[in-house]
Amino acid sequence: MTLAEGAFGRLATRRSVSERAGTAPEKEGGAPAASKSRATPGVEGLSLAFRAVGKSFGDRQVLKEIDLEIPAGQFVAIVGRSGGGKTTLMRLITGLDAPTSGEVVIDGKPTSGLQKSVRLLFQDARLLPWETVIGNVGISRETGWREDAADALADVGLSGREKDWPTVLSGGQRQRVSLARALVSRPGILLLDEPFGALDALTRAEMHQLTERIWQEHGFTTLLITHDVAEAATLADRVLVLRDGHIALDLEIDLPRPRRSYDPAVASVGARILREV
Ligand SMILES: Nc1ncnc2c1ncn2[C@@H]1O[C@H](COP(=O)(O)OP(=O)(O)OP(=O)(O)O)[C@@H](O)[C@H]1O
Repeated sequence: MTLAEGAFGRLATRRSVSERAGTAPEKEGGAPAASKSRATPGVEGLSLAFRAVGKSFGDRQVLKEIDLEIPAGQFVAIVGRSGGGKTTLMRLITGLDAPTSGEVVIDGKPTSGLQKSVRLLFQDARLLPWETVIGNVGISRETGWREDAADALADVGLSGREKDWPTVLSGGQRQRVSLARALVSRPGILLLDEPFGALDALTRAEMHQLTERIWQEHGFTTLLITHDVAEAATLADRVLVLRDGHIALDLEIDLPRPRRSYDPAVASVGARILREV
């Protein structure tokens, strides 16, 4: 089903990868992204910047003076060792935590407090067991929620499952519901904190394809935390390696899509990332 045919089409804008928004800074491994060419206010990806952002917990400095510019619509993977500060970085973007120093800037504006334009998905789909699938997706209960939720479920391939309870869904289906719940709020920035970590290899590959399609169609800026360098190389425009509180590698991946993790060029990028983790 194409987006134009799809029920979710009225919420989304369609675009090809080559039309992707923003002008990326010249970095190792690739040319700047194509210039911006988008329409439909309210569903645009938003640019994101870190300006000398530091974060400490007590005397432990987890993030140190991070400077980062992410153009609207870019798909960025964040890789790093456990405890390296990846989730902390995402929590600063959502506004769940505040930086100790510096500022997080979304769409050109310094942020403070919870950011409505940002949605965060976790490894655990975090569905409410007392709500049906459609109730979980339309949890905001804003006007027109039922139609929006049904549209979003169609977009993630779960039409017909509206009245099911979360307990009867597989892990991959629960993640699809979680993604649909994020879509109804029309995020400008989507944060994915190891969402595929608990899935089997086949379901994981399906979720990669779904995530890539949804990102291409909706155009939100996407940040994916992963421990899997092949996943990063397959999905991202750009990979950041977070090490000792700094960005140790900022690598653009200028390979055609769709990619396969076993393609030699993709595998070679994965190996390059692994050397820096
Ligand atoms: N609220 C908190 N209070 C105190 N320390 C914290 C808090 N949140 C995170 N930390 C510490 O900050 C460090 C970075 O944690 P974070 O969860 O960001 O790492 P991570 O890279 O996401 O790790 P993982 O890959 O294992 O999920 C860890 O040492 C963690 O214990």
